[in-house]
Amino acid sequence: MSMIAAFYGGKSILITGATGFLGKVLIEKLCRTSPDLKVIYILVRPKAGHTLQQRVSQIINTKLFEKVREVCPNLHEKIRAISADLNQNDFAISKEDMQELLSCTNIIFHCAATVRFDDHLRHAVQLNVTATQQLLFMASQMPKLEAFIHISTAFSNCNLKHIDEVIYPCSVEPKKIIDSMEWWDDAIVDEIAPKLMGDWPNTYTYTKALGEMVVQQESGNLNIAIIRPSIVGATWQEPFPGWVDNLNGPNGMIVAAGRGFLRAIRASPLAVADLIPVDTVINLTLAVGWYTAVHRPKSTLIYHCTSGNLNPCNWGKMGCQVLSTFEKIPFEKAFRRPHADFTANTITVHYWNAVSHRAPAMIYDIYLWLTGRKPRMTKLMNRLLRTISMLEYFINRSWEWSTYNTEMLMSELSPEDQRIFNFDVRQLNWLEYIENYVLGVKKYLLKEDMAGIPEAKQHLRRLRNIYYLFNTVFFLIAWRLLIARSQIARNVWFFIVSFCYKFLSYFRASSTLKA
Ligand SMILES: CCCCCCCCCCCCCCCCCCCC(=O)SCCNC(=O)CCNC(=O)[C@H](O)C(C)(C)COP(=O)(O)OP(=O)(O)OC[C@H]1O[C@@H](n2cnc3c(N)ncnc32)[C@H](O)[C@@H]1OP(=O)(O)O
Ligand SMILES: NC(=O)C1=CN([C@@H]2O[C@H](COP(=O)(O)OP(=O)(O)OC[C@H]3O[C@@H](n4cnc5c(N)ncnc54)[C@H](OP(=O)(O)O)[C@@H]3O)[C@@H](O)[C@H]2O)C=CC1
Repeated sequence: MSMIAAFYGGKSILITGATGFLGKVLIEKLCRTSPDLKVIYILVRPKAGHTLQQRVSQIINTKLFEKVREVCPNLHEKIRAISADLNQNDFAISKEDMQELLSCTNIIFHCAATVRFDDHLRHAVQLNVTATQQLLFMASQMPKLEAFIHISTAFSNCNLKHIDEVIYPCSVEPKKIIDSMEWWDDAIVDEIAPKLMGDWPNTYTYTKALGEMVVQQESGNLNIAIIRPSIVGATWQEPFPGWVDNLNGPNGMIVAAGRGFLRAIRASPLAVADLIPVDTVINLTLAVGWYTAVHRPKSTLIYHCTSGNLNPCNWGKMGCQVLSTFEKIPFEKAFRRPHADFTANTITVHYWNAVSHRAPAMIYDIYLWLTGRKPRMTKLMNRLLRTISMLEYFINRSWEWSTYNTEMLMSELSPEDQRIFNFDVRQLNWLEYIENYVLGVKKYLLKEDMAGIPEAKQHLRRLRNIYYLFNTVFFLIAWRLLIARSQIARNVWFFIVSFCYKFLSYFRASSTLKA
């Protein structure tokens, strides 16, 4: 019998960020392994045109929940959506709902966050810091609460190279920042943001670091743990390999590379690609929830959910495997044939951006314009290059994360729990994982049918022929213009022609002699 699965039986669990990437996998695994849990409260913000129930149905009627619908036919009843906006005071939760949450909740998983790198500091502070503070305040009023699990990121201290499972202080106290946000106007926030952020590369990582400080400072008597995943990727094993549903992190890059938009990137091929499958993160999260509630460690434990020090893979290896998977299972409607150049050289990057990215986009836009359609490729390319410029920080550096607590927890689990809640990333076969990842992007994110593969291959062959034809025509025109304008080019041309002529004459003469 799994101790972890049994622990969640009969429990009332509160999840924030349940409609997000990690949240969905968390609900799925919880309901599949502990179908006898009492209820999962999910804080969902209302979205225009969708009732809360519609938002829940949209999630649990997807393929991700196929298996769990069999194990837990009354899934709808287990999930209770509560209207809440984490940007509002008291999360804009009704009095009755708040009463129920305060009196019933046993475990909290706090996943909600803004993960955008370019969010305005005010908004990032509101969601990643102030909302965490408010949730902790709510937690402190819950008599039945056994554990509060906060999901942070391994990059909350990305300004350091070696990161231990401890909280590193930021120079300005989060409480001061929260207070100041109330009276600073946007112009002041914009001016002060770079000074506050120091060597953090974006508002996301900075506010996640502040969020951790808040957790430490406001923990009171609560049983708290923090989980720090690195770059979260598609599922490795459960409920099936390759599931992914958004364009964040590597996903958007895989789409852009597979469709032939992205053909070169500023990346260090030898830098560690610290990816971690989403099901691994969720298995660790559930194990941490159990351990924190049952063993009640004296201090807040931090768990690194990373792959680099246990089973490293680098960006070069990952890029090659992504590319070789495209050969077997290409994406449909490619703009150009997939290709990948990794370079750390700035001049080469500018060259590739001009030749491989912007120029083809402009040529295609001219073609669209000539055929009476609206040019759109240059705009798309600019957006892609902007996105890449934000990710570059993470693909040109390596970090070392210690994983003592995570390894300690692994050794605390029974063999059955180690199997059911497996977070041992040493067992991951990268080549197989990446192939399934690319396949998952095609099937679950782009919703492409596998039956379309022959047509996609045919399309790539056409693109290759267009490429050869274009290059030949381009070369001939360039050469013709050069000959017309330059004596040196003419001399080179006559030299090549006479050399070829002499070479051919020699062969003809020698073959006549042999005969
Ligand atoms: C050369 C060949 C390469 C071969 C491939 C090999 C793979 C290498 C992969 C390398 C990737 C490295 C990734 C490192 C990531 C480190 C992450 C740190 C981990 C974390 O803790 S946080 C989680 C990660 N968070 C994110 O990734 C968020 C990043 N996103 C943003 O900050 C914003 O979305 C962004 C990028 C600033 C864009 O903002 P904006 O321009 O305002 O656009 P929108 O978000 O409103 O979206 C508009 C439109 O664009 C689509 N979109 C969004 N993101 C992408 C994307 N990455 N790729 C493609 N398209 C994207 C979005 O869906 C919207 O489409 P519409 O049709 O709705 O308009
Ligand atoms: N994905 C990754 O690579 C990594 C993620 N993490 C961490 O994991 C956690 C989950 O990330 P992920 O699932 O990828 O993020 P997503 O962007 O997929 O999900 C974010 C969730 O937060 C919710 N949310 C955002 N704003 C509000 C609000 N005002 N009120 C209520 N809910 C809100 C979203 O709801 P809605 O559906 O309404 O938008 C959504 O459910 C985050 O804490 C993140 O920092 C850490 C490392 C890497």
